[in-house]
Amino acid sequence: MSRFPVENIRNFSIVAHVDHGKSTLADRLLELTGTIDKTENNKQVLDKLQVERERGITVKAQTASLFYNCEGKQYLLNLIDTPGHVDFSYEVSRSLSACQGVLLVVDANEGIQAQTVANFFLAFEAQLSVIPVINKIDLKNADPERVENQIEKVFDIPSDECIKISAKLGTNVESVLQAVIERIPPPKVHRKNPLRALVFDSTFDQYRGVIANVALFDGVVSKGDKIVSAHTQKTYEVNEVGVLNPNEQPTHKLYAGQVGYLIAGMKNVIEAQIGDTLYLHKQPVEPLPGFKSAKPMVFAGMYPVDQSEYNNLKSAIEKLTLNDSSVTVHRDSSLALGAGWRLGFLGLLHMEVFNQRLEQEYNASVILTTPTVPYKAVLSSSKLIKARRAVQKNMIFIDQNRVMLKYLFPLNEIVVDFYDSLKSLSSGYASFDYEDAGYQTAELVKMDILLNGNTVEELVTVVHKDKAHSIGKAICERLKDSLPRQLFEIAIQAAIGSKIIARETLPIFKNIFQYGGDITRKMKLLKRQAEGKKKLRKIGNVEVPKDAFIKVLKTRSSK
Ligand SMILES: Nc1nc2c(ncn2[C@@H]2O[C@H](COP(=O)(O)OP(=O)(O)OP(=O)(O)O)[C@@H](O)[C@H]2O)c(=O)[nH]1
Repeated sequence: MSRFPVENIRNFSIVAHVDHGKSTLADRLLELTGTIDKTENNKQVLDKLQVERERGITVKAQTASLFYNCEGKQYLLNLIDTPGHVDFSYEVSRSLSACQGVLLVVDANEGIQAQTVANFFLAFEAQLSVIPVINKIDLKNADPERVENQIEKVFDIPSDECIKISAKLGTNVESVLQAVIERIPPPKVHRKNPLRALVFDSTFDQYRGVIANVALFDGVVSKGDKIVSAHTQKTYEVNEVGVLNPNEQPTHKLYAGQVGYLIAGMKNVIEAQIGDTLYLHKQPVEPLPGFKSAKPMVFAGMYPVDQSEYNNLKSAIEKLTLNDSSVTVHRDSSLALGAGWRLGFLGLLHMEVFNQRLEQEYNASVILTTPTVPYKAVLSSSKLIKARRAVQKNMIFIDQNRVMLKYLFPLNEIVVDFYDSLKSLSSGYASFDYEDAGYQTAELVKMDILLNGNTVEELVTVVHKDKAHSIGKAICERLKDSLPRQLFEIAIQAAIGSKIIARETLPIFKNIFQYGGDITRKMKLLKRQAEGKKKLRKIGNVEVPKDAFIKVLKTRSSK
């Protein structure tokens, strides 16, 4: 790694609105620099998680070191691919701390969207160089000139600085690398100073312990060095350092300006804080500023399906939150569900992805309660001020066809169903982003969902008074669709206090043997039923499959 003087290093991120082509551009950059072989199969190479491949979205920022020859010089380009969805913007802001520039990718057909604006400002505030890249110029409806004008108008970046490419076909991608070298400055670091390494991400490996992703701001770190964590003041010996290429490739040393990974025998996830500074044992330094902690927007209870799994689930949650430090965890318990946790997420998609990762990467089986947003309740009989509806704050025309509107919304209205309604109302053209604007007073009620008179703890929610009826009705209808019929009729009700505001009735179950037919089919059905029983939860005498809760939440987001 000593071959790369600081002036030959560029650290940059790819940021964009969801689906504008970041991961596809990353694939092409990896191919062009020979980091991976060029084959038809290179699709989202940096999206390594199963959940990313299944959903086709990036949820985790990934680092890759690329080696690139340009005019006789060898450059080290450290690329960080980041997620586009608003729920994962914490990944983006952390990644930017290790960079001096960004490629701001914009779809040539869709133009500037909400997260394009949000990501631009993240980069702008961090004083990074921004290279606008207009992607998908191969599309039939592509209009790169219109997008160029938008970029100039909204971001004040001269239109001739835009690079027009097709990441899919590889058209003009080489000019992106040229621009990275010409327009992004090398990191401002000092190799002669004592080591200062920022831990900007980390993962837990069952065999090797914590693997920390580090950006070196000063000095050098070598295998065998004794290092100290500024956060815990514990000392460790470095067992391995290396670069991600894109898989781990050990090197003996890492130098200031470089980005890589470090393994130092941290066995406990609490020891490896994202934002921590690592320094050499006898050379203490002023720690780097680290990161603002993420602000959770959506809260849900999480419980093991079987209480005997509590400790395993605890350890799985700890390991996964190491890799996703934006999730907050507090112990909680419920009469019906036993001991568990109250987790805070950045949005509903984030909650779903975290749940899926727990199941896929840690084989955990959990019950999630209805997501809620935080409220501050004043328990008094005084008059409450009328709930505020959305209030328009401002309106900016991006071009003839596009307008950017700013509103003040109750958070609950956006996390639950706003995004889907906006997408369907605008036939997919509108996009949105949000940030916290503090607490407002509102008329809220607690709504219970009852099955044959017994409260379903997982579905207790706080809703706006005016919406209680429609939300209660939707939940009852969906619960009716998701519950299996049983040997007796089931009353599904939504209630505020003792007042029932909606009701559905699930009719009685008819036994499969009444229909006669093929015996192997019956056996299969019985087997499936027996397997399903393992995942049931009993509320009174009613059996509820675990996934019924999730299905109910999904209806709420599509209503
Ligand atoms: N026609 C065309 N399609 C492209 C191009 N680049 C990407 N795509 C397609 O656009 C879709 C989204 O691409 P991704 O690279 O996954 O987008 P992303 O920005 O990484 O998405 P997230 O990580 O989920 O935010 C995929 O179906 C790509 O095949 C391009 O240049 N032309």
